[in-house]
Amino acid sequence: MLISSLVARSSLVNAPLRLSRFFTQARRVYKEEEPTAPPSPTTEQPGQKYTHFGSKTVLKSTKQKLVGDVFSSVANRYDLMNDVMSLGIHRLWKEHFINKLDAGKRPNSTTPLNFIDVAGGSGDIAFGLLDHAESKFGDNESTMDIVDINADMLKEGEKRAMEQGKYFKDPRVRFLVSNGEVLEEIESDSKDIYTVSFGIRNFTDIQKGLNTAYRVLKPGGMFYCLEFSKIENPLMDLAYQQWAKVLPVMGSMIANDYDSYQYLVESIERFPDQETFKSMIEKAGFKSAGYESLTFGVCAIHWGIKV
Ligand SMILES: COc1cc(O)cc(C/C=C(\C)CC/C=C(\C)CC/C=C(\C)CC/C=C(\C)CC/C=C(\C)CCC=C(C)C)c1O
Ligand SMILES: C[S@@+](CC[C@H](N)C(=O)[O-])C[C@H]1O[C@@H](n2cnc3c(N)ncnc32)[C@H](O)[C@@H]1O
Repeated sequence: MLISSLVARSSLVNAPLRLSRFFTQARRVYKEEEPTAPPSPTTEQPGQKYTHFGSKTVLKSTKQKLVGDVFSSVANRYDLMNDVMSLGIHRLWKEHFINKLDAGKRPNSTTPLNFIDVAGGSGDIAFGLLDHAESKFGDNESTMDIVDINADMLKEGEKRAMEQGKYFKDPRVRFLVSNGEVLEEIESDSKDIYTVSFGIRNFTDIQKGLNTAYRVLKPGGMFYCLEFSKIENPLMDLAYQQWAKVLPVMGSMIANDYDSYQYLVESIERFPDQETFKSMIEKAGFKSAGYESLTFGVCAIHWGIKV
């Protein structure tokens, strides 16, 4: 009922143009199915020339630019679109992620923590982690590196810090434009907590990103990832698939950007399932890897420890 009424409502606005564009786009995407299936994150070999960009096969060397264009395009409507697409549920996922990690310098400790939030863009997770550390443990000393490959997304994060009057030009908080697959500015064995939220799915080489996460963490450091995953229940998956069809139409109507949200849906489809991603985390060297599925598996929290 909810989804059909949503679709009905969406067709009330500029119906002829919008919907014909929707079906044209749908045909275009499927018509342009690539001749050969792009490698999956677990089958990709070093030196492989091609990779996937959503459901398309592209030269590996072009994916970073294509992803960069997507996030430069969505940056200024990022928060609004997240609330619309998930009906606000993304906030619950992030709150649960932060509470489950429960990180912060404990009152009886003299050593602040070093956090890094990779693909941190809007600052959602980074600011939430610092707020949690302060409100629960009175920790106002731990440091945070917010790293993102896209300067436009980081600008949204800095804008939020300035507007909220917290963490802007704060010596504890750095905003760094850097590639999460390399993190060349980040010393090895230097971070206590590495988080990545709805970001690693967009990396050109996910395994390389996991290996880099392992490198920058101290022994005993925690890897925590919030990412879309696989819905286990077939009925729920069916309902999700209907909902997912509406997302690019929302992107077109609200952000005038159909393609970026078509990429979002396709990139979710392409991302490994819970067990496969857990095995990739273990392949990077992490121990005690595990996961928790959220909202029937729409997304999942994965973790691992560097011992
Ligand atoms: C280009 O890449 C992106 C662009 C962007 O602007 C944002 C992101 C990151 C995206 C998010 C943080 C949230 C995106 C939201 C979705 C993909 C939709 C998630 C879907 C749901 C929460 C509902 C799923 C529906 C079902 C499982 C069917 C069962 C019904 C329910 C669970 C009841 C609730 C129903 C609804 C909420 C419809 C980005 O990467
Ligand atoms: C959907 S946003 C997630 C933002 C934030 N973490 C959140 O949870 O809302 C995905 C982010 O990943 C960033 N990203 C994509 N590829 C990246 C890479 N290779 N290195 C660092 N950031 C990357 C994008 O620029 C974008 O800001």
